[in-house]
Amino acid sequence: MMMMEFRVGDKVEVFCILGGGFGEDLLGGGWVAASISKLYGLEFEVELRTQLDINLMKLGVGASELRPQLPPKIYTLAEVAEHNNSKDCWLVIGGKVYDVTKFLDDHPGGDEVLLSATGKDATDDFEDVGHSTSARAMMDEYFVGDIDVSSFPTKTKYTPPKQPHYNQDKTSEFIIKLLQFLVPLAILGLAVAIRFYTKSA
Ligand code: HEM
Repeated sequence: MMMMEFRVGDKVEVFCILGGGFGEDLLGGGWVAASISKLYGLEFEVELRTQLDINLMKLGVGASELRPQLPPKIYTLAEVAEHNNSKDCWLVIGGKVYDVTKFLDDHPGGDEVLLSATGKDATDDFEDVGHSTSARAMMDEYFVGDIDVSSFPTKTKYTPPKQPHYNQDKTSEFIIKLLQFLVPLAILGLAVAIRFYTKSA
């Protein structure tokens, strides 16, 4: 049996089979990031850091099944973008980098959508589909590192074209409207006056 090399507070990765009372979506096994909060002989009280954010207490795992957790590697978007084909496909989702090469053939949404989501932040594409919690739980299996968000292209702000400067002075407009009203009135008045004058003459 392996010597106990872990202490309370250590960050570890635990291989475990999850299921039953821990959430129906978590059936299956896999490496998950965890921190040890208490030690019970060969059993550990661990707090899982999964996408589902489940606090799993008193999960029995053997010491031989623990391995120290290395800090995640940080990739730039340019580095991730090099993995953009069916033989080597990486995705950026939620600030994390996933190598989904082995998943391409099994992805229920098809490999094309995954390939078209390479080389960019695919978070919106992923969220727009409304992936289930089991889909999210699967992601840990493909996690390879974090993304350096400063490597994302800066969004260019849209500035609308400047409006032409209209003449704000409405005086001349008002005079024209007034004349349009007064001139016909004056002509009418003149006509009535002439008729009146010629009749009385
Ligand atoms: C590691 C990343 C991904 C995993 C593990 C994953 C997993 C899955 C799973 C398990 C499903 C079945 C439905 C569900 O359970 O939600 C699914 C469906 C689907 N996924 Fe993904 N997916 C990933 C990334 C993506 C990305 C980036 C896109 C889009 C660019 C995408 C598009 C789709 C589509 C279109 C469907 C089909 C939805 C339907 O037919 O209703 N997936 N995915």
